[in-house]
Amino acid sequence: MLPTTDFTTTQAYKYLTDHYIDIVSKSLKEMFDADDQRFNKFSIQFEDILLDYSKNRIDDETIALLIQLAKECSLKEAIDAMYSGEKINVTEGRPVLHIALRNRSNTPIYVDGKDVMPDVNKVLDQMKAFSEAIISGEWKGYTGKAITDVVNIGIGGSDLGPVMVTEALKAYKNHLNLHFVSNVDGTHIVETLKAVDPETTLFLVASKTFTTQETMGNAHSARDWFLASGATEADVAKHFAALSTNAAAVEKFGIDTKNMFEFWDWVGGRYSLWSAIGLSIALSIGFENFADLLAGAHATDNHFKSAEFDQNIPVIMGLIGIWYNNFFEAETNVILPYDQYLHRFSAYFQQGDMESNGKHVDRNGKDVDYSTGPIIWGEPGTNGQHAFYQLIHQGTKLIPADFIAPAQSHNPLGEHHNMLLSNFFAQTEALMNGKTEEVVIEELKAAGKSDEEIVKIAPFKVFEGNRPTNSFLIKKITPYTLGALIAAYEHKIFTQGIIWNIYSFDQWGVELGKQLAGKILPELKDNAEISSHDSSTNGLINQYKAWR
Ligand SMILES: O=P(O)(O)OC[C@H]1O[C@](O)(CO)[C@@H](O)[C@@H]1O
Repeated sequence: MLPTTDFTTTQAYKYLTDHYIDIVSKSLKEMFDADDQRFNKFSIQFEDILLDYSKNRIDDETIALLIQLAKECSLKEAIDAMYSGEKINVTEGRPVLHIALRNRSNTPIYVDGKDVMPDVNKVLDQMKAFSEAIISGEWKGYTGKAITDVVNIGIGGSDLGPVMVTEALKAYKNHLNLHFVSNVDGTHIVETLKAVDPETTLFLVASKTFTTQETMGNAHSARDWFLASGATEADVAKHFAALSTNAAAVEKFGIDTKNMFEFWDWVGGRYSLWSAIGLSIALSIGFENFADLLAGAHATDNHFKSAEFDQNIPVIMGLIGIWYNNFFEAETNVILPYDQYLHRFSAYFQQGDMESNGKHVDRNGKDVDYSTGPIIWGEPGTNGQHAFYQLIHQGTKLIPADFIAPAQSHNPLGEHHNMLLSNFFAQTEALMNGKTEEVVIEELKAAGKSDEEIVKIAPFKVFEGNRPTNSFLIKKITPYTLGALIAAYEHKIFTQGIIWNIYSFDQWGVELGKQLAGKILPELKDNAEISSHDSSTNGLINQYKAWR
């Protein structure tokens, strides 16, 4: 059972409310000037990941009170409940066990009295054998040629994780060309099919439920295209595999269940890259690297479960996020990877975080009267610097930012990596310190500006600073460190969901739109005028029919 404490009724919350008044008037610069141990105190190194959280608007008392808050909200008990296979996804009646998918130590994890590890390992063995046969060329297509291209057809968690990881680990990629089709817009599948050859293409139909409209639509179009090339129904088995929990639907679609890679309803869609949904990752970088990704995540799982809260990266990330979300009333959290390979990292955690914690009903079934999950966004630096950093530096909103960078580049080209990292370091420093009016005036004087010009221009060049950042410095982005980093963000989401007293592992909020689309689709079949909706929806549908 998960706790159901309203965190706003805890002692810690009351203390934090008072403490906020004290902290809000302090500047980060002052706090650094007053304490030369700040970096040592507020940073955690876990294996090859360093989290520096010292550039946050916190002091010792803040951290102590946030940890008290976590304790009063029974975070430890909640972690234990997840790890022991309790059905903590209450509204769907399921355990939450992505940790079992990467449980490389193989300790038993029980669901309804049955250890899930033998089944997890069986599917991993199947993925290993299959990926090795495809990569080596031993597996042949219907005309006897080896596979050259893999098209993953999936959406949401059945797409974003594999896309993000295969991009992040491109440096480990083999000869196979990977393609991802997610959007139901015909353009996505049509443009992808233009680039591949039916004789040498493997389609992975990735869908937990195997009922998702977009994925099924794209999978049917891919199969039609494949059959139109001269292949027969019997050839489908050599070119289509399914990654799913729904064997009956896979069979109905016409995919041989021998080519089905199973996972289980205790794997949430947005936590599924570690499951059979990761087959495209294993194909792209080889099974051993996929296993390293799992091992990195497993290391973080152990860290999250056993490290004291003040040394626990996901717990600290979660608590700092709550500090800004619920006391500073920050609405968003930007994720800024200084690594081109991580260019889909923020997009991945948009689903991970917002589908998990975008909830307004608490675990007692009551509306909350506090803010829950933040808006997650971001782009790789330094591109973001030339796009939206203006608002982060000088806008009116407080935007807590996560900076992520590797110390070692996979492409050490001249001065590029130093240039990249100089921006990483400079931005967090600039956001923290800002630039005072005095300094601006000095600079303008030195540049030979007149007093009149200085008065006119100076206010626009001042930076308030005091803008908080976390910095993740990672030795190198490898399968192992990437796995560890992703798992840290996953457990941050868990930590926050527990404290906000919401269910993080369902996603009822995506259902209404799906339901209404199902009602509207038949109305689009002919040109009859529609009057069954509100005037706006009717007007749009009727204009669509007039123009199409
Ligand atoms: O894997 P499936 O069942 O096709 O679902 C895809 C995605 O759809 C959702 O259920 C809702 O958008 C996500 O949680 C999930 O990742």
